Amino acid sequence: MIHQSKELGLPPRALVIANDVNAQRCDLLIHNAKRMCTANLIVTNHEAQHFPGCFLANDLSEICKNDCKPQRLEFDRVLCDVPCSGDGTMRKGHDMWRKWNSGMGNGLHLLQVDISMRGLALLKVGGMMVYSTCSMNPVENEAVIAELLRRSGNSVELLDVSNKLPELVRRPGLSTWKVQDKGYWFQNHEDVPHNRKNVILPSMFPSSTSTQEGLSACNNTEINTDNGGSFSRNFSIEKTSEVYCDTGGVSNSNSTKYSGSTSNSFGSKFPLHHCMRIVPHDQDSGAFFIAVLHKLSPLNESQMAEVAKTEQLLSTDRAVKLKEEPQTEKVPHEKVQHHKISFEVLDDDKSLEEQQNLSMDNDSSKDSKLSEVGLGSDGVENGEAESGDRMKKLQSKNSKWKGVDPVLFFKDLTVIKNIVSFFGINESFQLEGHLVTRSADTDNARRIYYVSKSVQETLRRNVESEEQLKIVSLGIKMFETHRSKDGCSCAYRLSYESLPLLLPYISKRMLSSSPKDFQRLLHYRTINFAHFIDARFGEEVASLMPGCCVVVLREGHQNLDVDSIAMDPTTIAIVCWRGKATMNVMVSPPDRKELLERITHRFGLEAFRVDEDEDVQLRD
Ligand SMILES: C[S@@+](CC[C@H](N)C(=O)[O-])C[C@H]1O[C@@H](n2cnc3c(N)ncnc32)[C@H](O)[C@@H]1O
Repeated sequence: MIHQSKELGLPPRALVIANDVNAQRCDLLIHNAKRMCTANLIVTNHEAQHFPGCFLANDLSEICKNDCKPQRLEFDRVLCDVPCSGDGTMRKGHDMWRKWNSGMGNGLHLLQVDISMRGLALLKVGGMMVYSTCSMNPVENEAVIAELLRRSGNSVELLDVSNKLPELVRRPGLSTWKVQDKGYWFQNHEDVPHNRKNVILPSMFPSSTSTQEGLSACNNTEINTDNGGSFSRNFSIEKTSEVYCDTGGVSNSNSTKYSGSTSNSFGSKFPLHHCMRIVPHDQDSGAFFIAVLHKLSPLNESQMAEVAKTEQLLSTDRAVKLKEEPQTEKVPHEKVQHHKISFEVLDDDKSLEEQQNLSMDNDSSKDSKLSEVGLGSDGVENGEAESGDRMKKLQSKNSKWKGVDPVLFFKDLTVIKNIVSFFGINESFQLEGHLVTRSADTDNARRIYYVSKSVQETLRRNVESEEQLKIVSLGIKMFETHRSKDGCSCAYRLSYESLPLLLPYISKRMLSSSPKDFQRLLHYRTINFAHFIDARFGEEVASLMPGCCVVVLREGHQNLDVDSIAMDPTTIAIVCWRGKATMNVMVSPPDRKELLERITHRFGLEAFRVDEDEDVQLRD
């Protein structure tokens, strides 16, 4: 969405921060996000309920006030796609039938509330937050929304979005439900036996007070323990396989609107019918729950303090009890802290180079090409303006976060100018201040990433706020070292994933090939100049200075007018290395495979046989 709304020719201004506590899930996200070619994404690895506010330190806040910088990072939109029991996925995940039990949802309810409260706290006034799960369980859905509304008072409203996405068949949220624990159904929190009261929380019920108030009250309640801590005779409980709840009717924007909440003694007072329930049998999908919240005013301090108090009240007792309950997607904190984020593991190009036996330069200049993010040459970010302690901290090569390399601005102007002139990068595409690397690269800055202005500003803020954000990935990988023995004058090559962004701004080292030669390049990876079908192309390649180049394929391929390539959305381009006698493709195997299928189909070419490999022959 942010890329669609950008001004023509410029990277979009907005920023997305994507967060997951599970490091492997972060890896997957980073891998998938590569396809988006966005310089506007930061991936972080935090417990969302404690997501840092990136508050500016006191000494800086004054300067930043004058600079009109807000005191903390705030978001226009927040999406809390929270961990849930996942019972809505049971059509595709058959294992769910075996694993599911009611403890899963109960065990996640408070975490879901905490994550969402944090989301609301980080949301700008006027902003919107979506809460979603792939579960059908009201304890994980409507009960969470009701608790958010309860805790945030009049600061937050639940929006009626029934006129949005008219094609999406949905049902209204529930207003009544019961809660199950160990095979028993409860209508009210008062009915829950004393020894389960801190596990089955007041906020799980439709008619309840908040968890915090409810627990304070129940702490004063004397419970008859003659029955060994089991249920009192007065509790109205049922042991049954039936669940009573108001399931609502199917609705879409064309059908009759839901008429409002069911008002009975144990129904919710909130307009929970504004929530959306997507059920599998309406449109052959999984089950989902979605609610949209609108922040009307800042959460006040007591609302925020309530979150902390609740946590405290529940901590010990609940921690013990929840150990008995299975929870999905729960990742032990220590494990997360020590997992080395393997964003480089997914770097297929590396194996490609090894596979093609192309020489890589291991050595590097030991000059300090790098400076910490935030130590810019201007204004308050100038290193000289920093206090001694702060400087030491900022200059430390070690990140404050275990297993995550710090993000460093790449500021070697000589190298940047060399890259710009080698590829003829238009000056309207500003590299200075937008290039970063990680400390693992410090010796030779093997990889350089490009970040948008919005990411750049967030990085500076992160340093100013003492690295509160644990950043595992950001921006697009744009340049990589590739010094070969071929005598290339530029130490860096382009990265394939940067082409969608960079191509319109490159004016040198571009060649246009015929569809057949492009297909052969992708298939064989390495081709001797003399073996291109189009002899003109072979000569062009041979006459190019050794080093990285871009080969483009487009309709009417002979026309290599740089401006038209830049603006032609159908242009396909790959990064290659012009070696001594061969042209080598610098695209990872999966991307090559995908491109090969695409162009073979699009240009009506004859497909290669799977086992066809003339590699040796083509290399001579
Ligand atoms: C429903 S999934 C989100 C999926 C995600 N939207 C996607 O498209 O990949 C919930 C995610 O929450 C993560 N998670 C669990 N507990 C968390 C916590 N306390 N803070 C942040 N993320 C958490 C899980 O690792 C899981 O990836």
